[in-house]
Amino acid sequence: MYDRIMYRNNHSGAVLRCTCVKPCVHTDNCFVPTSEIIAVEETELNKKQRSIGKWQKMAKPHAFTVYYVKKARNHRWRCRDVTFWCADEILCNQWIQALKELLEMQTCRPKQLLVYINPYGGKRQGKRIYEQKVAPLFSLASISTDVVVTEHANHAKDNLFEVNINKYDGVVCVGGDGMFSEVMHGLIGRMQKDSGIDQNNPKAPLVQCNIRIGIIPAGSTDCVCYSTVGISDPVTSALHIIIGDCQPLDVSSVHQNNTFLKYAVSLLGYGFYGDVLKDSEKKRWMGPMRYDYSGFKTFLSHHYYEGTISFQPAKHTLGSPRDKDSCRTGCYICKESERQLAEQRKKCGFKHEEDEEEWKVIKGKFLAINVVNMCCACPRSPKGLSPAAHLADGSADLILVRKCSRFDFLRYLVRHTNKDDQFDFSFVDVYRVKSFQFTSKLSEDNESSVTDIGKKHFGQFCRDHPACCCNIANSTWNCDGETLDSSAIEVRVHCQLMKLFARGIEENCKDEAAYSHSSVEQLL
Ligand SMILES: Nc1ncnc2c1ncn2[C@@H]1O[C@H](COP(=O)(O)OP(=O)(O)OP(=O)(O)O)[C@@H](O)[C@H]1O
Ligand SMILES: CCCCCCCCCCCCC/C=C/[C@@H](O)[C@H](CO)NC(=O)CCCCC
Ligand SMILES: [Ca+2]
Repeated sequence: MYDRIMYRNNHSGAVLRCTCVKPCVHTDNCFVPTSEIIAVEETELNKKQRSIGKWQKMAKPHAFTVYYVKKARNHRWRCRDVTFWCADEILCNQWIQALKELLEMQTCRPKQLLVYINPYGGKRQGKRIYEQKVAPLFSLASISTDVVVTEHANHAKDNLFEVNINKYDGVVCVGGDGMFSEVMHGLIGRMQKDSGIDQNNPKAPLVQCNIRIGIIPAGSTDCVCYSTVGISDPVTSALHIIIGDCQPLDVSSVHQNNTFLKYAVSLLGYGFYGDVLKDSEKKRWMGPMRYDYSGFKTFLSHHYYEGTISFQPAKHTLGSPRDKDSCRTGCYICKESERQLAEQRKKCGFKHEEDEEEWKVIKGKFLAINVVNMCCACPRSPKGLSPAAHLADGSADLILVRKCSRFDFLRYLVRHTNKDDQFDFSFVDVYRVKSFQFTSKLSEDNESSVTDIGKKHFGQFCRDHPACCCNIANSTWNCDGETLDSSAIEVRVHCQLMKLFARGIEENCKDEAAYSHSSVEQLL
């Protein structure tokens, strides 16, 4: 007598059914889609194992272990295993062979990865996290890796211009948003160089980057990881990489006067978030706490900035920033943008169609100007700066926080941490845009009166509070956690320019539980 193991196909993929009893790991039925099997291995049985329970009656029991993804609460994934025992060696081997063949058919899974580790990101745990939590899982899944521990900033980016990139099925970065940004710049830059595209031309049709990036979160904010997976957890991210998930991502290009400055995927922030970042850079030694310290300090300083914003509304997308529904796995709004993109490519190849669509212009005094390509959720703000923004719809949300009282600004900030609508304020406006430009009043003034030496050398003084003499020099742009030197910028969103090993945030766990229950019932 031995446990039954059954295998059958249903429309949602192959499922492995185990009605195991002691000494198996499971006591209940368990259904595992093949897409969520991590590895299958023959199990070496030791003497002790052989001598327990009913297996002692078997002359020579055989066993194999299936490692699979177990979905826990709050989008956390874990690797679990279940062992199948049987008396017949041939049957056991047939099972191992059949399951391995099924895994071979999962062609989206990476076999060879290039890994960059930033040993100084976040709490400086990158190397330990990779070695202890991620490398053993990659090795279990038979993924080969070339690992580079970075020695200086831009090491990963520069290296990506030199390596034989075609050798790899993906690039993994261990670190925070800054490290991800470096790897993204390396990959997109390499792609354009190889295709002869000039990144300095703001209208150049950029070539899509098909090599996926995996993010093992080990930074201070980990906003890109959190917003594309739903949690900032190294094991969960490693499992998304192993099973070969794919999530396209919009990327914004930032230019000034026909000079390429940067790409951005999460936040481009002027005013509050630019000032927080600038101050926090001097406090790197504080680790992730630096953002709380500088955030509080910047909040107290309450600076506003004057300038002119121009933008082209994103008319092609189906959503709006005030939607109640958020971007989730398999999002139909992102799929529609993907369809439009494919159609556009068919129509005009890589030629660029001159965009004649209207520009809107807004002048004013702002505490914060934020352009976000994704919701920008992170542990500090689980719903993010723009909860309904989409990962891959070819648009960004432009959030304008006008000059208001300190108390009102605090109310606005607090709403990022609770369920209330942060756009429901008279001093906050939000638009969905496909391109955007900004010029600060200061640079406009300086341009129109370059001879005004006093202004140039001593900056301007606050006209609203002459007594406090607070300097109203320009703020800086926070571009995915890095400061930009120029305040005047031009931004364009490139729909689905790159891909991640992720699947977007899945519907909440309650729904998942209901789904898995019904699929179990269906099978029974
Ligand atoms: N070996 C290194 N020494 C110094 N700096 C490095 C090294 N490797 C990478 N960097 C740089 O460190 C910067 C910050 O790294 P990272 O994003 O990993 O951490 P973080 O800033 O703490 O997190 P977050 O970006 O999520 O706030 C990156 O911009 C990257 O260019
Ligand atoms: C009284 C309570 C008020 C609390 C308000 C909390 C609001 C938090 C919103 C956080 C938004 C993060 C957006 C992501 C930006 C990243 O690209 C960037 C790089 O990692 N991080 C920062 O700039 C770091 C930015 C950190 C800001 C604090
Ligand atoms: Ca978007």
